[in-house]
Amino acid sequence: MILEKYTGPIDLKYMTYEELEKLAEEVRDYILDVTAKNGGHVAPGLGVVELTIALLRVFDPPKDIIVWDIGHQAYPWKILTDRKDKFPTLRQYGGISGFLRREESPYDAFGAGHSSTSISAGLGFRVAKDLLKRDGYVVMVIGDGAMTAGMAFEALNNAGHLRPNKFIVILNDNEMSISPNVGAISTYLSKIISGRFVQETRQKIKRLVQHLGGPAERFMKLTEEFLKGLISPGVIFEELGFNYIGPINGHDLPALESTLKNVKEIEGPVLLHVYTKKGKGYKPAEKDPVTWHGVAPYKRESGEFIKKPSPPTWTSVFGKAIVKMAEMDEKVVVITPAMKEGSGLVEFAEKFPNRFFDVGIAEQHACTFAGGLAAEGLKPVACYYSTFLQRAYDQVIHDIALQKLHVVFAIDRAGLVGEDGPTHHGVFDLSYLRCIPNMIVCAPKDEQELIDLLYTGLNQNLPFALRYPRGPAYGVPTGDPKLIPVGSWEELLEGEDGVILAVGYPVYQALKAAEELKKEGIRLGVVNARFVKPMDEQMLLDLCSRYDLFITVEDNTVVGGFGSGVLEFLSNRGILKRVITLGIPDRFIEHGNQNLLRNLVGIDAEGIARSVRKALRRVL
Ligand SMILES: Cc1ncc(C[n+]2csc(CCOP(=O)(O)OP(=O)(O)O)c2C)c(N)n1
Ligand SMILES: CC(=O)[C@@H](O)[C@H](O)COP(=O)(O)O
Ligand SMILES: [Mg+2]
Repeated sequence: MILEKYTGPIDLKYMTYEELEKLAEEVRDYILDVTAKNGGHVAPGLGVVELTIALLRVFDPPKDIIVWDIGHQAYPWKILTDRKDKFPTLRQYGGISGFLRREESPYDAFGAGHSSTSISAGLGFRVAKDLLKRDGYVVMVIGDGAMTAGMAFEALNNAGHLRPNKFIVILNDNEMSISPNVGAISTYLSKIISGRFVQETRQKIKRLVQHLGGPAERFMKLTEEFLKGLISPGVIFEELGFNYIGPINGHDLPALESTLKNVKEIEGPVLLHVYTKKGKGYKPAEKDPVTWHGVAPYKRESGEFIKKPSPPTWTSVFGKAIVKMAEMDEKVVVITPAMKEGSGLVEFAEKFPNRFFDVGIAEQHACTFAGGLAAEGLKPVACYYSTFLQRAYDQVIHDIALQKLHVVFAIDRAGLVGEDGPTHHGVFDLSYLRCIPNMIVCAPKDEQELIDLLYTGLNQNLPFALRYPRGPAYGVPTGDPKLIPVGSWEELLEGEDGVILAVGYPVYQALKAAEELKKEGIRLGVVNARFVKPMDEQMLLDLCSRYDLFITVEDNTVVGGFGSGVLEFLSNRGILKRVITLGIPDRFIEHGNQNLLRNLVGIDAEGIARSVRKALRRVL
């Protein structure tokens, strides 16, 4: 065993290729052993084991900067740099992150989790190194999916203009985003890999020469071979000012290594196109890289998933509901920025291929595209993860809300998502959406209300944001959709000592807390404050006549969130009440089990009860 021998960074430089091949196998084994227990991103890392080894042999990090895009493929990097021993703690509370973090290791040059940031960050490193007269290369590894985002092209555009030396972008092309990659650029890259690009271009030249005829044909015939030689498969990158090299096989270690060594000597920015297989070395992942992109714990030998009985997820309830809504209303169309599976849209895409748009990792475009669809009279449902909607903030304001366009934002993964951690927690949306004029912002307490709110959103005419969490819902029975009056709250329980105003996931937790506290003689009211904007002002005024203690609960930051909205309302009317705002504190929350994190920040039943006892000075 080669891995076993090492405690710190592994010195790969003096190993033979035979040893390196053995090491690659061990790294794959180790990734599978750990992810089988912890879950995580499996297929992306398995695809870049040889690339990681080659980078570590040819470059000298941390002096040379290696920036991995997203970081979900960086497990081999973690193992082979300095986290081999900590790797079993992957994605667990207190353990190492599933993405890249500067505070975790000097080898993680730049933190990531969201896509397409590597070239911009790398260019920053390059310019800073040059100005500070520091030596070293800057290498960025970006996937073909991440390369579909505008941000990557903004960076290429800038780099092509600055033309830095010792600046190498490695395009790790496995023809997959999470789903099979989409879009014209992806088609172009596939043509390069398959050799079709050069063939087709040569055919075009041939046809042109034949078409010209006469002396022109004779002249062109003379230059035909010369022209063919000029065609670089990576012409798009060449035109952007990069030296294009490739495509090369990213699993052929000697070839990778010698190419990287040569590339080091090239003047100006380089784009090295490497093709790899997502899931390489593990049959189930090679066969189904979509499922194995990121997984829950599984049985290592068979690749079967370890399923615990639990209610359907919020995502799957949404997925079924959106199909139903589309059957009822032919104007309903759906947009996803590269999150078809995660957003529960597989069935919709199959049933309504002409009304389904996977636009690639392009959150900004997705939003404005939805705006155009709405302006012409369709009913777009723009499906985002809460954390990725952050990318499209200006578009939500400028393109949708300002123009009062009827776009429904279906915002999944709101609240604490769990093991993906701070890059992925969706804990800002209530704050950043609540402050936008014309927006309706709501969250369902359970799956039936999710269906009802979606239906309501589609049957009104303002921008409508509906957010719901990751993971299993509450398991309540579901039926036909009903309209819910916009801005209406629901009083679920009457009390005497105070009232809990809860939004979304915490509503049932508040009910549970109230039940617990009742046993201790504390009688609390509970309100389902499903609309964060507009709030049910009438009900709030009525509650003010009955209660002195208000406890707001949300799975959003307490800064500027629902609780702040309640405080603003009371303060603006000169109403003096005691208000305790529970939610995500003003700091980034680590990765870890979702329910553990909810408990730690105090938004589950136990946490709510704890805060109420404290407020009523009955700390047990
Ligand atoms: C801004 C943003 N949008 C969406 C995602 C979700 N996401 C994570 S990985 C991924 C696919 C990336 O594909 P690629 O870059 O080709 O990497 P691969 O997994 O194929 O190695 C997506 C869409 C994200 N992390 N960031
Ligand atoms: C890397 C990335 O951004 C996605 O793969 C994300 O981790 C998916 O999260 P879910 O597991 O919640 O779909
Ligand atoms: Mg890819």
